[in-house]
Amino acid sequence: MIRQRPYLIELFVVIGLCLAPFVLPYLGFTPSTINRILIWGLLGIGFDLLFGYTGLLSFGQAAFFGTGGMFAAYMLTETPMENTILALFLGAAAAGVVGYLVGLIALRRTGIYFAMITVAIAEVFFFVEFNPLSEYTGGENGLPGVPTPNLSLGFTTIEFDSNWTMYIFFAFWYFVGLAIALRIVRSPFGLLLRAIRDNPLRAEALGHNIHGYKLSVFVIAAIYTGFAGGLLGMFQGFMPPDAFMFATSGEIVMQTAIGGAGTLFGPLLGAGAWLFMSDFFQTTLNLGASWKLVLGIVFVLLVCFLRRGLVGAFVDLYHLAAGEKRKHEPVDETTAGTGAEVENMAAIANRSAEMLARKPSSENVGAILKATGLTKSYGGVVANSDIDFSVDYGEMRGIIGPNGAGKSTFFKMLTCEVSPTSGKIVFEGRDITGLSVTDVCQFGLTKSYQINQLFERLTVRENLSIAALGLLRGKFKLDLYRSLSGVPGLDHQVEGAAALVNLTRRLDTPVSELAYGEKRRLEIGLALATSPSLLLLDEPLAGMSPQERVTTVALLKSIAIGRTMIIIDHDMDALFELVGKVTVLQEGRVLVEGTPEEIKNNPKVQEAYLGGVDEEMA
Ligand SMILES: Nc1ncnc2c1ncn2[C@@H]1O[C@H](COP(=O)(O)OP(=O)(O)OP(=O)(O)O)[C@@H](O)[C@H]1O
Repeated sequence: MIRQRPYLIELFVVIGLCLAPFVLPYLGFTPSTINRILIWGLLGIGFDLLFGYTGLLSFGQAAFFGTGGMFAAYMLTETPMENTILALFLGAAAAGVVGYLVGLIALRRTGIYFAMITVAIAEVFFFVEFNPLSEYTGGENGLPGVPTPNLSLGFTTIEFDSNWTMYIFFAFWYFVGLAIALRIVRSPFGLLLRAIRDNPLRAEALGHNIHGYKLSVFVIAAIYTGFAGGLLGMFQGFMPPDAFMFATSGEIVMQTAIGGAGTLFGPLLGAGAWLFMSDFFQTTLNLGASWKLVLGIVFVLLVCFLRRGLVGAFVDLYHLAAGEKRKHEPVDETTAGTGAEVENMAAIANRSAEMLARKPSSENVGAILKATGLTKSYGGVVANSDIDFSVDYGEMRGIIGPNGAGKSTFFKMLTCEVSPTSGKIVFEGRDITGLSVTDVCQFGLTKSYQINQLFERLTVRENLSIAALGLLRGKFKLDLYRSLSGVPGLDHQVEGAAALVNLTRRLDTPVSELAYGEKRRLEIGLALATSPSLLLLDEPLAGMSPQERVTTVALLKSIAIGRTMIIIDHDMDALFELVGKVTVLQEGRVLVEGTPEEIKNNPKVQEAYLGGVDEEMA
């Protein structure tokens, strides 16, 4: 179970916010700068959820900052509404609606294309604010006369009309925003955001609707940004049109980079550094127009030398001061594969296999998977041609063939990673041809990859949790407020999968610190944690040392009990030891099928494929 000290961070933040007005002025921060830092810090929390946690770099946050700010300002200046808090929420909601619509378009693409679309859309908003909607937004003059924040208690109204009273108002909302964001990042939803950041394709293949999660976090970020826009209008007494400008979007990216992405606090620290330096260069050093040049140079230096931002630097300093070294749990690879270890492992795995199995169905007889006429062409290259293939419940099937025979493409079609050019795939009586890899995983068909597809920045436990959450929560769930430890059955599933692949001792180790053999086992563990009815293993022994192969073959044998599996591997000895039946592919077609003995002795097979390994097979 992932254990956290509840509310410790929140407590430190409250203390920090209470002390800030007494400490920061002595460091040269004006009250106005401190309030601006809080507004940017709040905006930055949403942006960090989007960029730092989900890996979606948006250069279009200005659209939501302006929308939220203008909407709240309009309500307060052009309508009878006097309730500033209600106006803030309405502005945030308007930004959320706009965020949803923009997200629908922008999230159709990834990477640099996503970033470019957000820039373009923000520019459209800028134009719309200045021209067609200038009657409502004030055009280049903005909206003047925005009241300072107030809180109506019925019998009296509290006015936050001075710098320090406004600080109380802003600090309260910053804290609320941070507390909500902390809950989000600790939730299953939050873990899936990090899964998408690290390896979106694997997250999708583990049964998660990653588009739904990306769209949700895009809207959440827009809501935070819109709320912060509303605060800006109240703080300045007018809503400036430059909230919509590209510079706003650029600054939040830079502030987050300076402070440290994926930390939630980074944008606040980044905003502090950025605004303090702006003030310092302009007013104290009187640099005139060249202040931006100096600020730019400082930004480049900070980003180059503090690659994890200010928060990362503070964490490193803390570890240095505490004299701590990272704990590397020694891995005794030499003992892996010894008889006793393998026996012990098999016993644990047998028990865990029972724990992880999907409910046995009364119809678990006959074919679990049937492919007919399966063909895949890439332009002129025919990777698979007219394959008829059937696997029964409880069967352990091997697939062999020389390099380029079409084995991996065949697996990709079965798991619906690629659509067949023609043919049909029926899994457990359901036609799955052309469905998504996510749906197929949800139905109980998944695979482990030839090249590891792990979530490298996360721990083994988090990796297995991502896989198990697809089974336990379905494709999509907006459980922003639930803690990971509150997901029924998660620990059971994760610990069961870890035991199956002998990684129990490594549950809290980051994947980046695992040995290669352990990563291969985790790759299989991810597939197992989804409790598949049919498990495909694409070269599970690839790249392993002889000793690791012995351990992994023993693992695969124990995993196979009560499961249906199809394995591709080039290690004939290991494969023939594991499976009951072998299908041989050649040039994208099925050449022959039979027991390992029949395949070994088949002259066509020997002639066509195994000439080079005859001796090995003899
Ligand atoms: N995305 C693609 N675009 C074009 N050709 C492809 C693509 N994927 C596979 N191929 C071609 O299809 C054929 C079968 O490739 P595939 O990777 O399925 O073979 P394989 O049996 O798994 O090989 P290996 O044992 O080396 O992994 C090869 O000629 C390959 O070049």
